[in-house]
Amino acid sequence: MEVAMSECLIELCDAGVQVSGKELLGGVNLCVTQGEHLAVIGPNGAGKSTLVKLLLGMHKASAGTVQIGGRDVSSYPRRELARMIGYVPQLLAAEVPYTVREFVEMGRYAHGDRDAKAVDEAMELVEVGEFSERVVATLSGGERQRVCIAAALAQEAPLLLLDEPLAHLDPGQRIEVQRVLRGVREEVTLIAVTHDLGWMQRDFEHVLALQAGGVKFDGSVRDLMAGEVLGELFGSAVMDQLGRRLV
Ligand SMILES: Nc1ncnc2c1ncn2[C@@H]1O[C@H](COP(=O)(O)OP(=O)(O)OP(=O)(O)O)[C@@H](O)[C@H]1O
Repeated sequence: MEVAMSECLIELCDAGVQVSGKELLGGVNLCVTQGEHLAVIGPNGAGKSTLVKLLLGMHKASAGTVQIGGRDVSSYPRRELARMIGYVPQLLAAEVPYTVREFVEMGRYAHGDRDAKAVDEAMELVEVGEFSERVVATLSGGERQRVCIAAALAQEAPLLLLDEPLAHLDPGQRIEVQRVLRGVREEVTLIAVTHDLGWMQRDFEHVLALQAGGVKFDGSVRDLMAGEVLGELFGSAVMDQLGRRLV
């Protein structure tokens, strides 16, 4: 799917989500261009995962529009959407009964092939080759997370959507996953929900901050750091800590 640089690959106009009469997200406007790296931040319960589900078509917009590649998300057949979006959940369920290689091969499902080259490259990049024949259920949380990222990379989707991909990783693995994500192809658009503000600062150019189901900030990391939004979202101590680390 080719999208000109100036256009939005993802565009939300006044989008909202209601579940059982409760508004989880409302009035969200957003434009993410191809190749952009967007961090979605906000306090617990702000609506970040709800936004991810909206982009994945798991939630229907109850208001406004959600477009990917100029088309409404709800108009995509499931397989076509799967070809476009590589999704990495917070933590892959422990009971997956497949081997690592089989699971990464499933990343090719939407393409209808098992392209060994794409699978091997993804496994190599995330360094899961050493346990390729192990059953996923026997892996640690961090190892499973890397396998999930490998499957999303094998998918060769133009959009990677990650919901707190570092949440269950030890400090060394976090650095490793950050390195891998930094190395994804230039044209890949990356959207990551994260509570790791250091990572946001280092590796993202665009930030969407949500609060209580609405947009609190949409702009560059530089502008976010220059303003008061982080303090308002998380408390001034967070700002102080980040400030100290930045200097
Ligand atoms: N299916 C649902 N029915 C009712 N309320 C829901 C549903 N899903 C989420 N919520 C509520 O919507 C709000 C936003 O949830 P969401 O999971 O999007 O938050 P989040 O920003 O991802 O939070 P966290 O940082 O804790 O993961 C929360 O108050 C949550 O309890």
